[in-house]
Amino acid sequence: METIINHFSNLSETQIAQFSKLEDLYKYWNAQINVISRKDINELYTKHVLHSLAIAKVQPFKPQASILDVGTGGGFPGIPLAILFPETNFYLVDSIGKKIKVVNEVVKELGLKNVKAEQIRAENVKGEFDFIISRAVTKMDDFVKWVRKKIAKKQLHEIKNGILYLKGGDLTDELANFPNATTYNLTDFFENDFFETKKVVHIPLKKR
Ligand SMILES: C[S@@+](CC[C@H](N)C(=O)[O-])C[C@H]1O[C@@H](n2cnc3c(N)ncnc32)[C@H](O)[C@@H]1O
Repeated sequence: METIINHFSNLSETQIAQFSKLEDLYKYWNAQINVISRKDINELYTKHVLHSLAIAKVQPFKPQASILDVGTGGGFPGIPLAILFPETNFYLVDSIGKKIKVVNEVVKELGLKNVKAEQIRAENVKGEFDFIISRAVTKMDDFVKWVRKKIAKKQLHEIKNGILYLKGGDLTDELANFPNATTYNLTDFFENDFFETKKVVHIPLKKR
């Protein structure tokens, strides 16, 4: 929890309380429905919460923006970002209903009013979003096919509307078809060894 406060100044008391509650909530729910690898649960704040918040270091979201988290699982990266940006609208989707149940329970316990979570496949999501965020769901070629028609035309942010994807390792092959992709190394933001190979990939997409 300390690590979150150190990297994100100006958190309100409500936000600090919400971030602090995550550990107990995920320990409780993960014992019933597996949404986080059991070996990672003790490092929730680094490996899941701070990792999710790396997206905010690349692009802080505007209050009126709408963000789609595809394959959110237990709520990553969507829930930590929804706490950080309480006036931005987040739509968290996953194809597995019991994962969405965990997300809805956590959202209810935290009192988050800016999150809607639903069991639906990414390909079937309707609507338009400023950014599509994700972590550990599928290869970029497939991901882009799922989401490319869901990008809002109006530009609210400094970087162009599109995908912000948390990826690890060597991305040369995976991003070969996306010459306009920008990768941001997470070691530029966070000093922990865990982030050594981790990146945020931004792919701008235009509505067609
Ligand atoms: C490895 S988990 C990652 C979960 C979460 N993003 C995280 O990083 O903790 C991948 C998730 O993507 C979901 N998923 C896979 N294909 C999907 C699709 N077509 N539409 C929606 N969700 C999908 C799976 O159900 C699973 O929960």
